[in-house]
Amino acid sequence: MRTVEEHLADILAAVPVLPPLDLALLEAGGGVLAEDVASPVPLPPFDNSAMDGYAVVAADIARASEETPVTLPVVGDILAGDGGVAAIRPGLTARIMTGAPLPAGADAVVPVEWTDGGSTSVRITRSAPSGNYIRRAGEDILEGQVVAPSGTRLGATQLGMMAAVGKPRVMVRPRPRVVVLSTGNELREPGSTLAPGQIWDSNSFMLTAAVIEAGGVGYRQTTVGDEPDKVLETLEDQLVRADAVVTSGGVSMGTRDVVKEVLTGTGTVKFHKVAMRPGKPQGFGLLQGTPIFTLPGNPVSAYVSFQVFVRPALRAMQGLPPEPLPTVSALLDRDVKSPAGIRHYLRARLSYGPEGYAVSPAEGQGSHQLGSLASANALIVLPEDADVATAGSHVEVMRLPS
Ligand SMILES: Nc1nc2c(c(=O)[nH]1)N[C@H]1C(S)=C(S)[C@@H](COP(=O)(O)OP(=O)(O)OC[C@H]3O[C@@H](n4cnc5c(N)ncnc54)[C@H](O)[C@@H]3O)O[C@H]1N2
Ligand code: MOO
Repeated sequence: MRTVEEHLADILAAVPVLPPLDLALLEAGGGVLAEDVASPVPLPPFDNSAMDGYAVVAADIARASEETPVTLPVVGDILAGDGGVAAIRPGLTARIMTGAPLPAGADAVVPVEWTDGGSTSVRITRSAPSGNYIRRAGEDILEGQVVAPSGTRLGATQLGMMAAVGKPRVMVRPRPRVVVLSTGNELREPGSTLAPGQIWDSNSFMLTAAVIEAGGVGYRQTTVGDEPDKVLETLEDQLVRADAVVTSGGVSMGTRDVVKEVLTGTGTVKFHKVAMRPGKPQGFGLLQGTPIFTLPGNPVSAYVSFQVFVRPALRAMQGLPPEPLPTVSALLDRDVKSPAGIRHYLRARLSYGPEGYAVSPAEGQGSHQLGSLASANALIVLPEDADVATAGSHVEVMRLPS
Protein backbone atom coordinates (compact mmCIF):
# COMPACT_ATOMS: atom_id res chain seq x y z
CA MET A 1 0.00 0.00 0.00
CA ARG A 2 1.14 3.55 -0.66
CA THR A 3 0.47 6.56 1.52
CA VAL A 4 -1.93 9.37 0.68
CA GLU A 5 1.10 11.68 0.23
CA GLU A 6 2.84 9.26 -2.14
CA HIS A 7 -0.24 8.94 -4.33
CA LEU A 8 -0.86 12.69 -4.36
CA ALA A 9 2.80 13.42 -5.14
CA ASP A 10 2.62 11.06 -8.14
CA ILE A 11 -0.49 12.84 -9.39
CA LEU A 12 0.94 16.34 -8.93
CA ALA A 13 4.16 15.36 -10.71
CA ALA A 14 2.17 14.15 -13.72
CA VAL A 15 -0.64 16.67 -14.25
CA PRO A 16 0.12 19.27 -16.93
CA VAL A 17 -0.36 22.98 -16.33
CA LEU A 18 -2.99 24.21 -18.79
CA PRO A 19 -1.69 26.60 -21.48
CA PRO A 20 -2.96 30.19 -21.19
CA LEU A 21 -5.75 31.42 -23.45
CA ASP A 22 -6.72 34.94 -24.48
CA LEU A 23 -10.34 35.21 -23.26
CA ALA A 24 -13.03 37.87 -23.10
CA LEU A 25 -13.62 38.97 -19.51
CA LEU A 26 -16.73 36.99 -18.67
CA GLU A 27 -15.30 33.87 -20.27
CA ALA A 28 -12.19 34.32 -18.16
CA GLY A 29 -14.13 34.12 -14.86
CA GLY A 30 -12.69 31.39 -12.65
CA GLY A 31 -9.51 31.37 -14.73
CA VAL A 32 -6.10 32.14 -13.30
CA LEU A 33 -4.24 35.13 -14.73
CA ALA A 34 -1.18 34.25 -16.76
CA GLU A 35 -0.03 37.87 -17.04
CA ASP A 36 0.38 40.85 -14.73
CA VAL A 37 -2.39 43.35 -15.41
CA ALA A 38 -1.42 47.00 -14.90
CA SER A 39 -3.62 50.05 -15.20
CA PRO A 40 -2.87 52.35 -18.17
CA VAL A 41 -4.47 55.27 -16.32
CA PRO A 42 -4.84 56.44 -12.74
CA LEU A 43 -8.15 55.58 -11.06
CA PRO A 44 -10.13 57.70 -10.71
CA PRO A 45 -8.76 59.16 -13.95
CA PHE A 46 -9.69 62.74 -12.90
CA ASP A 47 -10.68 64.63 -9.73
CA ASN A 48 -14.44 64.23 -9.30
CA SER A 49 -17.29 64.74 -6.90
CA ALA A 50 -18.27 62.11 -4.32
CA MET A 51 -21.70 63.70 -3.80
CA ASP A 52 -24.55 65.38 -5.64
CA GLY A 53 -24.18 69.02 -4.62
CA TYR A 54 -22.20 72.17 -5.45
CA ALA A 55 -18.55 72.69 -6.32
CA VAL A 56 -17.23 75.67 -4.34
CA VAL A 57 -14.15 77.49 -3.21
CA ALA A 58 -13.97 76.37 0.43
CA ALA A 59 -12.82 79.81 1.62
CA ASP A 60 -16.08 81.33 0.27
CA ILE A 61 -18.19 79.33 2.72
CA ALA A 62 -15.78 79.26 5.68
CA ARG A 63 -18.30 81.07 7.87
CA ALA A 64 -21.51 79.48 6.52
CA SER A 65 -23.96 78.20 9.15
CA GLU A 66 -27.73 77.93 9.68
CA GLU A 67 -27.62 81.41 11.26
CA THR A 68 -25.22 82.95 8.72
CA PRO A 69 -25.88 81.19 5.39
CA VAL A 70 -23.79 82.08 2.31
CA THR A 71 -25.58 82.58 -0.99
CA LEU A 72 -23.63 82.02 -4.23
CA PRO A 73 -24.68 82.31 -7.90
CA VAL A 74 -24.83 78.95 -9.73
CA VAL A 75 -22.97 79.30 -13.05
CA GLY A 76 -23.57 75.85 -14.50
CA ASP A 77 -24.49 72.19 -14.13
CA ILE A 78 -21.83 69.48 -14.37
CA LEU A 79 -23.06 65.93 -14.92
CA ALA A 80 -21.17 62.63 -14.76
CA GLY A 81 -19.75 62.10 -18.24
CA ASP A 82 -19.43 65.80 -19.06
CA GLY A 83 -16.19 66.42 -20.89
CA GLY A 84 -16.20 70.20 -21.24
CA VAL A 85 -13.55 72.06 -19.30
CA ALA A 86 -15.60 73.75 -16.62
CA ALA A 87 -14.17 76.26 -14.17
CA ILE A 88 -15.36 78.49 -11.35
CA ARG A 89 -13.86 81.52 -9.69
CA PRO A 90 -14.12 82.62 -6.04
CA GLY A 91 -17.65 83.81 -5.33
CA LEU A 92 -19.23 81.37 -7.82
CA THR A 93 -20.46 77.81 -7.63
CA ALA A 94 -21.52 75.07 -10.09
CA ARG A 95 -24.05 72.37 -9.45
CA ILE A 96 -22.25 69.01 -9.70
CA MET A 97 -23.34 65.36 -9.67
CA THR A 98 -21.58 62.33 -8.19
CA GLY A 99 -18.79 61.20 -10.50
CA ALA A 100 -18.75 64.46 -12.51
CA PRO A 101 -15.35 66.11 -13.10
CA LEU A 102 -14.49 68.79 -10.57
CA PRO A 103 -14.34 72.21 -12.25
CA ALA A 104 -11.01 74.00 -12.19
CA GLY A 105 -10.85 76.50 -9.35
CA ALA A 106 -13.11 74.50 -7.01
CA ASP A 107 -11.56 72.83 -3.97
CA ALA A 108 -14.61 71.43 -2.15
CA VAL A 109 -18.04 69.95 -2.77
CA VAL A 110 -21.02 70.82 -0.61
CA PRO A 111 -23.69 68.10 -0.63
CA VAL A 112 -27.15 69.28 -1.67
CA GLU A 113 -28.45 68.44 1.85
CA TRP A 114 -26.42 71.38 3.23
CA THR A 115 -28.16 73.82 0.90
CA ASP A 116 -31.59 74.97 -0.31
CA GLY A 117 -30.97 73.12 -3.61
CA GLY A 118 -31.20 76.31 -5.75
CA SER A 119 -30.48 76.22 -9.46
CA THR A 120 -29.67 79.87 -10.22
CA SER A 121 -28.33 80.72 -6.79
CA VAL A 122 -27.83 78.51 -3.78
CA ARG A 123 -27.99 79.13 -0.03
CA ILE A 124 -25.32 77.15 1.80
CA THR A 125 -25.75 76.58 5.54
CA ARG A 126 -22.56 74.68 6.46
CA SER A 127 -18.88 75.26 5.92
CA ALA A 128 -16.65 72.61 4.32
CA PRO A 129 -12.91 72.08 4.51
CA SER A 130 -10.80 72.18 1.35
CA GLY A 131 -11.01 68.74 -0.30
CA ASN A 132 -14.49 68.03 1.05
CA TYR A 133 -16.16 65.18 -0.90
CA ILE A 134 -13.57 65.30 -3.66
CA ARG A 135 -12.28 61.98 -5.04
CA ARG A 136 -8.76 62.68 -6.23
CA ALA A 137 -7.28 61.24 -9.43
CA GLY A 138 -5.15 58.17 -8.63
CA GLU A 139 -6.34 57.77 -5.03
CA ASP A 140 -7.59 54.27 -5.88
CA ILE A 141 -4.99 53.04 -8.41
CA LEU A 142 -1.87 54.78 -9.74
CA GLU A 143 -1.03 54.86 -13.44
CA GLY A 144 1.06 51.78 -14.21
CA GLN A 145 0.13 50.02 -10.97
CA VAL A 146 -0.28 46.23 -11.19
CA VAL A 147 -3.90 45.64 -10.16
CA ALA A 148 -3.77 41.83 -10.43
CA PRO A 149 -0.56 39.83 -10.65
CA SER A 150 -0.12 36.66 -12.68
CA GLY A 151 -1.48 33.75 -10.63
CA THR A 152 -4.62 35.59 -9.46
CA ARG A 153 -7.85 33.61 -9.75
CA LEU A 154 -10.43 35.84 -11.40
CA GLY A 155 -13.59 36.12 -9.32
CA ALA A 156 -16.25 38.81 -9.53
CA THR A 157 -14.19 41.56 -7.92
CA GLN A 158 -11.08 40.88 -10.00
CA LEU A 159 -13.14 40.88 -13.20
CA GLY A 160 -14.59 44.22 -12.13
CA MET A 161 -11.04 45.49 -11.65
CA MET A 162 -10.00 44.32 -15.16
CA ALA A 163 -12.96 46.17 -16.66
CA ALA A 164 -12.24 49.30 -14.59
CA VAL A 165 -8.73 49.50 -16.08
CA GLY A 166 -10.19 49.11 -19.57
CA LYS A 167 -9.06 45.55 -20.29
CA PRO A 168 -11.58 43.64 -22.45
CA ARG A 169 -9.57 40.40 -22.70
CA VAL A 170 -7.03 38.69 -20.48
CA MET A 171 -4.55 35.82 -20.70
CA VAL A 172 -5.72 33.14 -18.29
CA ARG A 173 -5.26 29.48 -17.54
CA PRO A 174 -8.90 28.51 -17.97
CA ARG A 175 -11.02 26.46 -15.62
CA PRO A 176 -10.15 22.82 -16.29
CA ARG A 177 -12.84 20.95 -18.23
CA VAL A 178 -13.50 17.70 -16.42
CA VAL A 179 -15.53 14.84 -17.85
CA VAL A 180 -17.20 12.73 -15.16
CA LEU A 181 -18.26 9.17 -15.91
CA SER A 182 -19.94 6.59 -13.66
CA THR A 183 -19.59 2.93 -14.56
CA GLY A 184 -21.70 0.00 -13.39
CA ASN A 185 -24.43 -2.28 -14.76
CA GLU A 186 -26.57 -1.54 -11.73
CA LEU A 187 -26.79 2.20 -12.37
CA ARG A 188 -29.85 3.98 -13.72
CA GLU A 189 -30.63 7.64 -14.30
CA PRO A 190 -32.52 9.35 -11.46
CA GLY A 191 -36.16 9.57 -12.57
CA SER A 192 -36.17 6.15 -14.20
CA THR A 193 -37.86 3.07 -12.71
CA LEU A 194 -35.56 0.64 -10.95
CA ALA A 195 -35.60 -3.09 -11.62
CA PRO A 196 -34.47 -5.44 -8.83
CA GLY A 197 -30.75 -5.03 -8.12
CA GLN A 198 -30.55 -1.56 -9.65
CA ILE A 199 -29.81 1.81 -8.01
CA TRP A 200 -29.86 5.38 -9.22
CA ASP A 201 -26.49 6.85 -10.20
CA SER A 202 -25.49 9.42 -7.60
CA ASN A 203 -21.72 9.63 -8.03
CA SER A 204 -21.64 11.36 -11.39
CA PHE A 205 -23.91 14.14 -10.11
CA MET A 206 -21.95 14.52 -6.89
CA LEU A 207 -18.58 14.52 -8.63
CA THR A 208 -19.64 16.89 -11.39
CA ALA A 209 -20.89 19.30 -8.73
CA ALA A 210 -17.64 18.83 -6.81
CA VAL A 211 -15.67 19.72 -9.96
CA ILE A 212 -17.63 22.95 -10.26
CA GLU A 213 -17.15 23.72 -6.55
CA ALA A 214 -13.42 23.19 -7.05
CA GLY A 215 -13.31 25.77 -9.85
CA GLY A 216 -13.54 23.46 -12.87
CA VAL A 217 -16.07 23.02 -15.66
CA GLY A 218 -17.92 19.73 -15.10
CA TYR A 219 -19.30 17.62 -17.95
CA ARG A 220 -21.40 14.76 -16.66
CA GLN A 221 -21.44 11.83 -19.04
CA THR A 222 -24.30 9.31 -19.16
CA THR A 223 -23.52 6.23 -17.11
CA VAL A 224 -21.89 3.30 -18.89
CA GLY A 225 -22.40 -0.39 -18.00
CA ASP A 226 -19.63 -2.86 -17.30
CA GLU A 227 -18.77 -3.45 -20.96
CA PRO A 228 -15.04 -3.00 -21.57
CA ASP A 229 -15.31 -1.89 -25.20
CA LYS A 230 -18.03 0.63 -24.42
CA VAL A 231 -16.12 2.07 -21.45
CA LEU A 232 -12.92 2.50 -23.48
CA GLU A 233 -14.78 3.94 -26.45
CA THR A 234 -16.63 6.44 -24.23
CA LEU A 235 -13.43 7.52 -22.52
CA GLU A 236 -11.58 7.98 -25.80
CA ASP A 237 -14.50 9.90 -27.31
CA GLN A 238 -14.55 12.26 -24.34
CA LEU A 239 -10.85 13.12 -24.48
CA VAL A 240 -11.40 15.79 -27.14
CA ARG A 241 -13.30 17.99 -24.70
CA ALA A 242 -11.51 17.04 -21.49
CA ASP A 243 -8.59 18.53 -19.63
CA ALA A 244 -9.14 15.72 -17.11
CA VAL A 245 -11.41 12.72 -16.67
CA VAL A 246 -12.88 11.38 -13.44
CA THR A 247 -14.51 7.95 -13.34
CA SER A 248 -16.17 6.15 -10.48
CA GLY A 249 -16.54 2.42 -9.94
CA GLY A 250 -14.93 -0.67 -11.32
CA VAL A 251 -11.49 -0.38 -9.74
CA SER A 252 -11.50 -2.99 -7.00
CA MET A 253 -11.11 -6.77 -6.93
CA GLY A 254 -14.37 -7.91 -8.56
CA THR A 255 -14.70 -10.09 -11.64
CA ARG A 256 -16.33 -7.16 -13.45
CA ASP A 257 -14.11 -4.26 -12.41
CA VAL A 258 -14.26 -2.82 -15.86
CA VAL A 259 -12.33 0.43 -15.45
CA LYS A 260 -9.35 -1.43 -14.05
CA GLU A 261 -9.67 -4.03 -16.77
CA VAL A 262 -9.61 -1.63 -19.71
CA LEU A 263 -7.16 0.91 -18.34
CA THR A 264 -4.49 -1.35 -16.87
CA GLY A 265 -1.54 -0.85 -19.17
CA THR A 266 -3.36 1.85 -21.19
CA GLY A 267 -1.47 5.13 -21.34
CA THR A 268 0.36 5.54 -18.04
CA VAL A 269 -2.61 4.49 -15.88
CA LYS A 270 -1.75 2.49 -12.77
CA PHE A 271 -3.86 1.10 -9.96
CA HIS A 272 -2.87 1.21 -6.32
CA LYS A 273 -4.10 0.51 -2.86
CA VAL A 274 -3.77 3.68 -0.82
CA ALA A 275 -3.58 3.52 2.98
CA MET A 276 -6.76 5.49 3.59
CA ARG A 277 -10.37 4.86 4.50
CA PRO A 278 -12.52 5.39 2.64
CA GLY A 279 -10.84 5.42 -0.76
CA LYS A 280 -8.43 2.50 -0.73
CA PRO A 281 -8.56 1.45 -4.41
CA GLN A 282 -7.28 4.27 -6.62
CA GLY A 283 -6.14 4.59 -10.19
CA PHE A 284 -4.44 7.47 -11.93
CA GLY A 285 -2.46 8.13 -15.09
CA LEU A 286 -2.42 9.94 -18.41
CA LEU A 287 -4.58 8.80 -21.28
CA GLN A 288 -3.27 10.35 -24.50
CA GLY A 289 -1.75 13.03 -22.25
CA THR A 290 -5.00 13.71 -20.35
CA PRO A 291 -5.05 12.98 -16.61
CA ILE A 292 -7.60 10.36 -15.62
CA PHE A 293 -8.60 9.72 -12.03
CA THR A 294 -10.38 6.41 -11.52
CA LEU A 295 -12.11 6.71 -8.18
CA PRO A 296 -13.74 3.89 -6.25
CA GLY A 297 -17.48 3.38 -6.69
CA ASN A 298 -18.69 3.58 -3.12
CA PRO A 299 -20.14 7.09 -3.00
CA VAL A 300 -18.32 8.27 0.12
CA SER A 301 -15.06 6.78 -1.15
CA ALA A 302 -15.50 8.57 -4.48
CA TYR A 303 -16.21 11.91 -2.80
CA VAL A 304 -13.36 11.74 -0.27
CA SER A 305 -10.95 10.64 -3.02
CA PHE A 306 -12.05 13.62 -5.08
CA GLN A 307 -11.34 16.10 -2.29
CA VAL A 308 -8.00 14.52 -1.36
CA PHE A 309 -6.57 13.90 -4.85
CA VAL A 310 -8.55 15.52 -7.65
CA ARG A 311 -9.17 18.92 -6.11
CA PRO A 312 -5.47 19.73 -5.52
CA ALA A 313 -4.67 18.41 -9.02
CA LEU A 314 -7.24 20.73 -10.63
CA ARG A 315 -5.63 23.64 -8.81
CA ALA A 316 -2.17 22.59 -10.00
CA MET A 317 -3.48 22.46 -13.59
CA GLN A 318 -4.32 26.16 -13.30
CA GLY A 319 -0.88 26.95 -11.91
CA LEU A 320 -2.23 27.44 -8.38
CA PRO A 321 -0.65 25.94 -5.26
CA PRO A 322 -2.25 22.49 -4.78
CA GLU A 323 -3.58 23.36 -1.35
CA PRO A 324 -5.65 20.77 0.47
CA LEU A 325 -9.01 21.81 1.89
CA PRO A 326 -8.47 23.95 5.00
CA THR A 327 -8.28 22.20 8.36
CA VAL A 328 -8.93 23.37 11.91
CA SER A 329 -8.27 21.76 15.27
CA ALA A 330 -11.51 20.87 17.08
CA LEU A 331 -12.62 19.32 20.34
CA LEU A 332 -13.88 15.79 19.79
CA ASP A 333 -17.18 14.99 21.54
CA ARG A 334 -16.84 11.17 21.72
CA ASP A 335 -14.31 8.35 21.38
CA VAL A 336 -13.59 7.07 17.88
CA LYS A 337 -11.55 4.07 16.79
CA SER A 338 -9.31 4.06 13.76
CA PRO A 339 -7.55 1.22 11.90
CA ALA A 340 -3.79 1.31 12.50
CA GLY A 341 -1.61 2.20 9.55
CA ILE A 342 -4.44 3.91 7.65
CA ARG A 343 -5.42 7.59 7.29
CA HIS A 344 -9.02 7.71 8.38
CA TYR A 345 -11.49 10.35 7.16
CA LEU A 346 -14.64 10.38 9.28
CA ARG A 347 -17.74 12.32 8.33
CA ALA A 348 -18.57 14.85 11.01
CA ARG A 349 -20.36 18.03 11.99
CA LEU A 350 -18.04 20.89 12.87
CA SER A 351 -19.48 23.71 14.95
CA TYR A 352 -18.13 26.90 16.47
CA GLY A 353 -19.10 28.21 19.88
CA PRO A 354 -17.71 30.13 22.86
CA GLU A 355 -15.24 27.29 23.51
CA GLY A 356 -13.95 27.35 19.91
CA TYR A 357 -14.40 24.55 17.39
CA ALA A 358 -16.10 21.31 18.39
CA VAL A 359 -16.65 18.25 16.22
CA SER A 360 -19.04 15.35 16.37
CA PRO A 361 -18.52 12.26 14.19
CA ALA A 362 -21.53 10.90 12.28
CA GLU A 363 -23.07 7.58 13.31
CA GLY A 364 -22.83 5.90 9.91
CA GLN A 365 -19.25 5.66 8.65
CA GLY A 366 -19.75 2.98 5.99
CA SER A 367 -18.46 4.05 2.57
CA HIS A 368 -21.90 3.38 1.04
CA GLN A 369 -23.63 5.70 3.56
CA LEU A 370 -24.21 8.85 1.57
CA GLY A 371 -26.81 9.99 4.14
CA SER A 372 -24.20 10.81 6.73
CA LEU A 373 -21.98 12.48 4.12
CA ALA A 374 -24.80 14.71 2.92
CA SER A 375 -25.38 15.97 6.46
CA ALA A 376 -21.67 16.37 7.25
CA ASN A 377 -19.79 19.63 6.84
CA ALA A 378 -16.35 18.30 7.66
CA LEU A 379 -14.09 15.27 7.79
CA ILE A 380 -12.14 14.32 10.90
CA VAL A 381 -8.66 13.31 9.73
CA LEU A 382 -7.09 10.67 11.96
CA PRO A 383 -3.45 10.01 11.16
CA GLU A 384 -1.97 6.60 10.33
CA ASP A 385 -0.41 6.18 13.78
CA ALA A 386 -3.65 6.78 15.71
CA ASP A 387 -5.80 3.79 16.65
CA VAL A 388 -8.13 5.79 18.86
CA ALA A 389 -9.07 9.41 19.50
CA THR A 390 -10.73 10.08 22.82
CA ALA A 391 -13.56 12.40 23.75
CA GLY A 392 -12.13 15.73 24.95
CA SER A 393 -9.01 15.53 22.78
CA HIS A 394 -8.33 17.83 19.84
CA VAL A 395 -8.39 16.39 16.34
CA GLU A 396 -7.63 17.75 12.88
CA VAL A 397 -10.80 18.51 10.92
CA MET A 398 -11.00 19.23 7.21
CA ARG A 399 -13.79 21.58 6.24
CA LEU A 400 -15.83 20.50 3.26
CA PRO A 401 -16.81 23.07 0.62
CA SER A 402 -20.25 24.52 1.31
N1 LIG B 1 -12.55 -8.34 -2.24
C1 LIG B 1 -12.51 -7.02 -2.12
N2 LIG B 1 -13.62 -6.32 -2.35
C2 LIG B 1 -13.60 -4.98 -2.23
C3 LIG B 1 -12.42 -4.34 -1.84
C4 LIG B 1 -11.26 -5.10 -1.63
O1 LIG B 1 -10.18 -4.58 -1.29
N3 LIG B 1 -11.35 -6.42 -1.78
N4 LIG B 1 -12.46 -2.99 -1.68
C5 LIG B 1 -13.71 -2.43 -1.31
C6 LIG B 1 -13.63 -0.99 -1.32
S1 LIG B 1 -12.74 -0.31 -0.08
C7 LIG B 1 -14.27 -0.24 -2.23
S2 LIG B 1 -14.28 1.46 -2.08
C8 LIG B 1 -15.01 -0.80 -3.33
C9 LIG B 1 -14.61 -0.14 -4.65
O2 LIG B 1 -15.23 -0.80 -5.64
P1 LIG B 1 -15.28 -0.36 -7.13
O3 LIG B 1 -14.54 0.89 -7.34
O4 LIG B 1 -14.90 -1.51 -7.95
O5 LIG B 1 -16.78 0.05 -7.32
P2 LIG B 1 -18.01 -0.83 -7.69
O6 LIG B 1 -17.76 -2.25 -7.32
O7 LIG B 1 -18.39 -0.51 -9.07
O8 LIG B 1 -19.09 -0.22 -6.71
C10 LIG B 1 -18.91 -0.25 -5.32
C11 LIG B 1 -20.24 0.15 -4.67
O9 LIG B 1 -20.57 1.46 -5.02
C12 LIG B 1 -21.81 1.52 -5.71
N5 LIG B 1 -21.72 2.49 -6.81
C13 LIG B 1 -20.85 2.42 -7.82
N6 LIG B 1 -21.05 3.46 -8.66
C14 LIG B 1 -22.05 4.18 -8.15
C15 LIG B 1 -22.71 5.36 -8.58
N7 LIG B 1 -22.34 5.99 -9.70
N8 LIG B 1 -23.70 5.85 -7.83
C16 LIG B 1 -24.08 5.21 -6.68
N9 LIG B 1 -23.47 4.09 -6.23
C17 LIG B 1 -22.49 3.58 -6.96
C18 LIG B 1 -22.00 0.14 -6.26
O10 LIG B 1 -23.32 -0.15 -6.53
C19 LIG B 1 -21.40 -0.69 -5.15
O11 LIG B 1 -22.30 -0.86 -4.10
O12 LIG B 1 -14.79 -2.17 -3.43
C20 LIG B 1 -14.85 -2.88 -2.20
N10 LIG B 1 -14.74 -4.26 -2.47
O1 MOO C 1 -11.89 2.16 0.97
MO1 MOO C 1 -13.43 1.84 0.21
O2 MOO C 1 -12.90 3.19 -0.69
O3 MOO C 1 -13.67 2.55 1.75
O4 MOO C 1 -15.06 1.60 0.82
